Amino acid sequence: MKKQNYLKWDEYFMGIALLSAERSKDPNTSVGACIVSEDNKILSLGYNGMPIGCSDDEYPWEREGDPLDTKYLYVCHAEMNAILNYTGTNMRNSKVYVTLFPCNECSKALIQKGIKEIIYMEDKYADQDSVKASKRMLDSAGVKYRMYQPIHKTITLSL
Ligand SMILES: O=c1ccn([C@H]2C[C@H](O)[C@@H](COP(=O)(O)O)O2)c(=O)[nH]1
Ligand SMILES: [Zn+2]
Repeated sequence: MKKQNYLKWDEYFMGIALLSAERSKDPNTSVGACIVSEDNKILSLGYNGMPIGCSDDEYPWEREGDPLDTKYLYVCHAEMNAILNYTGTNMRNSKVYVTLFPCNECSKALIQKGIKEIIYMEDKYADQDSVKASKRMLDSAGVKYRMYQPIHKTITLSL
């Protein structure tokens, strides 16, 4: 009889998004994204981080203060990085697994790339205008979104 406790697709791809988030240097919110084709092939991965050439040690990670001294003007979002990291030609009808609900800017890019479904883990900024605007655009564009249903499975990786 086959093994029973294998990872289901959602667990597998959200697990990879979570692992990708572990690459982030953001001390407050690490975000990971995994773009997956209609036939369950991984197309691209991303996490939130500073642009190439912008040192993680020199650019700010602060959340408050002079905007020029906060991370927000510099950090590349995980979904945006996953889109930009894609080396193929077509991600239409794909889905994206993300650890945080996409902001309005990421949703614009996801819509334009033809992504049809968002599976997210956390929606902690649901009250912010950026997420309200994001959902408005996703609804208009017919992009489905659903919260990942955790199964409280623990996977230990010994590295
Ligand atoms: O769509 C999104 C929205 C946000 N992020 C990143 C950008 C920042 O690095 C963090 C949010 O930091 P807070 O301290 O929680 O404000 O998340 C993203 O990757 N994708
Ligand atoms: Zn974003």
